[in-house]
Amino acid sequence: MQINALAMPRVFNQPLTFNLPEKKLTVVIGQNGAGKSTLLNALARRLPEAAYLPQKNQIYDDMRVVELLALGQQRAKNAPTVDILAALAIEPLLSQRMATLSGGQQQRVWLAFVLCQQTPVVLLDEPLTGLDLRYQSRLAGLLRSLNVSVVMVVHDLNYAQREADWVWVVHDQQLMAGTPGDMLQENFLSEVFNTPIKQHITTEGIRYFDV
Ligand SMILES: Nc1ncnc2c1ncn2[C@@H]1O[C@H](COP(=O)(O)OP(=O)(O)OP(=O)(O)O)[C@@H](O)[C@H]1O
Repeated sequence: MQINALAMPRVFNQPLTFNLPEKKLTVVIGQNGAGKSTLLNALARRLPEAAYLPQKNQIYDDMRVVELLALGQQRAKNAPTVDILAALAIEPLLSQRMATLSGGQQQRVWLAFVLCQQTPVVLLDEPLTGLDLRYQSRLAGLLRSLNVSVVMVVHDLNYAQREADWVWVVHDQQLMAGTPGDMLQENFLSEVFNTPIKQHITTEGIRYFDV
């Protein structure tokens, strides 16, 4: 999907024109303050067909989980083909109020709220926040099974390497795009994050980054 002339003067010195890959998992990386949230927010405003999970969500402390999810489901046109609530283990939380949940439980509910809207585009700003490793991994599987276009901001380069189909790097007032193999290179990443980043390969051939 082509995005034309997206203006974000606070961060990018000129409007951006770029492709948002369809039915792929695009991971956005970049330094703190580079402009990743600004980009996702601008995309959310440009694309009415997108569901958007901001980095900081509004607080609905008094609302029960079941009520919040009903709000999200109002937007869905069809019955879900994937059991989102089961994947995120929401059932035991349904009758609880948001204020009584842990940070990771709240994040799982917010993810369910966004995904149950069944939109063709999903924009997730730091969705891994608070999720333990099991749910981080489950989330990637769930997003794939939904077969939608996903743009997600993450800080974990190893997650990006494992899960991304396509990578956007926000750096120096520019948006750069490429395959994980092209973008997740130690020299380039060291420049982007302004710190030495090393890539290692285990004897099993698994590649991982550390600083
Ligand atoms: N509401 C705001 N008003 C003014 N400036 C803002 C506002 N929100 C963000 N900024 C500035 O815009 C720039 C980009 O911020 P943004 O939140 O998009 O960065 P980010 O890449 O998502 O960072 P992080 O990794 O820390 O979440 C930063 O310099 C930030 O200070």
